[in-house]
Amino acid sequence: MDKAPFTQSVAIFDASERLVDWSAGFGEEFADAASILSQGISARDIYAMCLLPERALDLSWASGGTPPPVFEYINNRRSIAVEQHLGANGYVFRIAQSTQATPQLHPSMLDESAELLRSAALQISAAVLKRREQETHRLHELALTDGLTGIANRRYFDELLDIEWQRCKKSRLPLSTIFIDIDFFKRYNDFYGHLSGDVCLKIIASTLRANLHRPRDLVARYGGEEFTCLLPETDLRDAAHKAAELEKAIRALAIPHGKSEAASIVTISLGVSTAQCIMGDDSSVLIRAADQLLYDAKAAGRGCVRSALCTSMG
Ligand SMILES: Nc1nc2c(ncn2[C@@H]2O[C@H](COP(=O)(O)OP(=O)(O)OP(=O)(O)O)[C@@H](O)[C@H]2O)c(=O)[nH]1
Repeated sequence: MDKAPFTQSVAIFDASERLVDWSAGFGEEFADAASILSQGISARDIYAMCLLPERALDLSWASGGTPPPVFEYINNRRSIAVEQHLGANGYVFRIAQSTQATPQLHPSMLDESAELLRSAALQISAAVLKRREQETHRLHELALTDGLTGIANRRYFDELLDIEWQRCKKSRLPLSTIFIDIDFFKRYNDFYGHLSGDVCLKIIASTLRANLHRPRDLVARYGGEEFTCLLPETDLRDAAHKAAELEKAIRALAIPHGKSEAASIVTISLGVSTAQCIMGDDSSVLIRAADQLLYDAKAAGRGCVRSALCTSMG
């Protein structure tokens, strides 16, 4: 909801402490709770969102009691003194004082306890900030990791492909990709069960990863039973060589596959494509070329590698 500019920070709650309306200033002060500020939200939910550090300062009313007429709270950015008025139609909260960075404590507080609280608040603020950073980092990692195999997911691959594409365009060094697909995997699932299929996917993912040694190489799960490798600064000859190594490494696992027409063990088919001297900005041409080569490998009997330079990069 867009809020009219209003210099005072004011919020109005109805008699059951549900938010009715608020000024833009109030929204700014409660920026930590910006995502939940909406009509009908309870005052307690707003406190819960903003007042993490204050709990330690024994503002016990936040978890059940009624706020005193004037109260102070410190979040990780500001110290805010709030006045509360109970009117005929509900509560009005007015932010009486707000300061950035250094928390201001209630004037009636003794100097020593004020100092103690101030340092406690700052410490808690730092801990809260750190926890938030860790959480953001964790969420970021989660968003880029495949849940089953623990390797990078398609999103990560796509992001990195664009970055490496631009790098190799500048450096005029080659960029290669390998598309990998497990042969007759549907039959594997049907015969051994989906859970065994999952285990097989995990083993193959970790084997592929273990066989890529350069720091900028990446292996990702592109979808279902399809994997991709990104090999920056690698020419066609080296990429095809690496693909052959990967094919051998999977064969060496000797995972039985009683229903494959390619072999009695699990095998993979691979398509390798290399962009030699990148011109345009469309990195998807590399993917399409590798994908086509993968199908060529399937058509040639599976359990083999097909490779070629990626030619259309205008
Ligand atoms: N167990 C398991 N199976 C999956 C997962 N994701 C995709 N699959 C299965 O992978 C199989 C892929 O089958 P198809 O695309 O028909 O290919 P295929 O049987 O490997 O045959 P070819 O690729 O032609 O050799 C499907 O049965 C999917 O259900 C997964 O996370 N776990």
